Amino acid sequence: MTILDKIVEQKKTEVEAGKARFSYTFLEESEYFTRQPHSLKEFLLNPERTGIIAEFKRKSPSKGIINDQVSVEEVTKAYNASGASAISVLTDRNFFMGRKLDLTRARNANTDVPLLRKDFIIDEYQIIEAKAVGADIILLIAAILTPEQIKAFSALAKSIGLSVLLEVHNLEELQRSMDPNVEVIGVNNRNLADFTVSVETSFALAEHIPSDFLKISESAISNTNVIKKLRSAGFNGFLIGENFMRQEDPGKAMAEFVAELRGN
Ligand SMILES: O=P(O)(O)OC[C@@H](O)[C@@H](O)c1c[nH]c2ccccc12
Repeated sequence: MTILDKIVEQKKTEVEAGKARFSYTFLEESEYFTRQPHSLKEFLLNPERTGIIAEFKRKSPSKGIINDQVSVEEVTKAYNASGASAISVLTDRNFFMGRKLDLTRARNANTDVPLLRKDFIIDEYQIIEAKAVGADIILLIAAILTPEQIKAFSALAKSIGLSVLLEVHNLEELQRSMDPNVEVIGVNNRNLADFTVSVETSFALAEHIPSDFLKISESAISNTNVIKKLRSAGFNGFLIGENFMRQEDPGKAMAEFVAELRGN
């Protein structure tokens, strides 16, 4: 059993427990349910932003504790001030030490930037929940979903105004998962089954992603030169977690990174 299999098993239990506690009706009564979400595409294309999707991640199965000392409000506000095109907040508790409340806290601290609910979505309930806690974007991971699920989940997300980031790791996943309700495709440089990382994954898949999708490169990005190369290969966005979070002040780390990126 890979770590990804374990996460999905645990998610099934979590989703059933969630459904038993909070009905769809209850979720739809959330104050966030009526807000108009921000569009990921729009923010990625805004030249005043950096293309960076900065992530708030305390812990991961591959790295253990990365940083559990910082405040989600302070870090996400600093990410936003440095020109993040979106902010990713891990909401998985068991493997990433996140909470849905972290997303809501980030929402209340930042009204003007899209927020990605970073979790393992396997059920429509989690999409409704994402909107109810204040998210603008959901992640759909091709490795754990069938093409039928991707179709249904992206249509549901679109119908409630949420953007979708569709994550793929290889050509087979890409080719079976592309869907017209998806605007943005992320290539994960980390193999979620065995944790190996290589930015080459992004360069290799870039040419296979049709030009009507925006492209994001995700994971293991730790210097500004890589971003320049990814931009040349046609990438519009860059999902960065650990490189900022492992610093004592992740917001400052992003500010310095962006200064270097703009200076170069
Ligand atoms: O911390 P990194 O190497 O910069 O990676 C960030 C992000 O891409 C990574 O956290 C991630 C990508 N896809 C995921 C799916 C689930 C959980 C986490 C992830």
